[in-house]
Amino acid sequence: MISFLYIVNRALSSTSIGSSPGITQSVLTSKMTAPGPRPLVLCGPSGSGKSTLLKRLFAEYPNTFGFSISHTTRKPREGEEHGVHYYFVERPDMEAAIAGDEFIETAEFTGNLYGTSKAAVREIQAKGRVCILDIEQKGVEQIRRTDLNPILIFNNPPTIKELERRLRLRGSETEESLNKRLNAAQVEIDYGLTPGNFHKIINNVDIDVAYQEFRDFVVQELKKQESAGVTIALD
Ligand SMILES: Nc1ncnc2c1ncn2[C@@H]1O[C@H](COP(=O)(O)OP(=O)(O)OP(=O)(O)O)[C@@H](O)[C@H]1O
Repeated sequence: MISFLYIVNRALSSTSIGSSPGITQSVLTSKMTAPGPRPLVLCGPSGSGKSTLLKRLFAEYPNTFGFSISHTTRKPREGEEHGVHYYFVERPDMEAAIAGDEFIETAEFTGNLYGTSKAAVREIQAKGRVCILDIEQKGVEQIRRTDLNPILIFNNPPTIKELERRLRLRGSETEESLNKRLNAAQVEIDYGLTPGNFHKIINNVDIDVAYQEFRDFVVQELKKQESAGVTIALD
């Protein structure tokens, strides 16, 4: 059954106009059971260490995971390819798809829309890979309402002070963007620690301990799915 749905889903995706999954075939694809491994959501305040955990996970399991390709209405930059770096789409098409509930999360930056579509996640699942989603609270709330059945993990920093220290050390922020991130952090933590919102909370104090807990939980979840008949490349 899984392989039948896989083939049908792939066939539908490949008929999408402009090879942009979800934009034209959403009504059909969104009603299907998602094939392949469950997506993995890692959520947590900026600076809590999500990218650090993911980088280690990819290094240890280079063939197991994948990132979905985002959609954007901005024009491609030199060297950027449609379907590789982004799905480059026209604004009216993307707005219609958003209205049609095809996106898990969207954001607008400097006059352009960006977003993660449900179909883009299914593309990764169809390859037998675990789709990683590094998304914010709004995206988590939205994905919970889909049939994508994600594994939800919250990366919890020890304190806001420690977040500030990590972000300052990273050196990536202006004073303004730093304050914005820190101001948002407490609400995100409250949401993350609310029982029932996540399957697993990683208390990210020491990075080595946190990574081990994260990796062990993920591997255990993937093995459960394998036992249930889902094919996952765990290497
Ligand atoms: N447990 C930890 N202890 C100390 N420093 C850490 C820890 N985890 C991550 N860091 C450092 O903190 C900084 C922020 O980590 P990282 O970039 O992984 O956070 P993030 O959650 O992905 O942030 P953003 O959402 O802004 O991308 C990095 O410089 C990283 O090396």
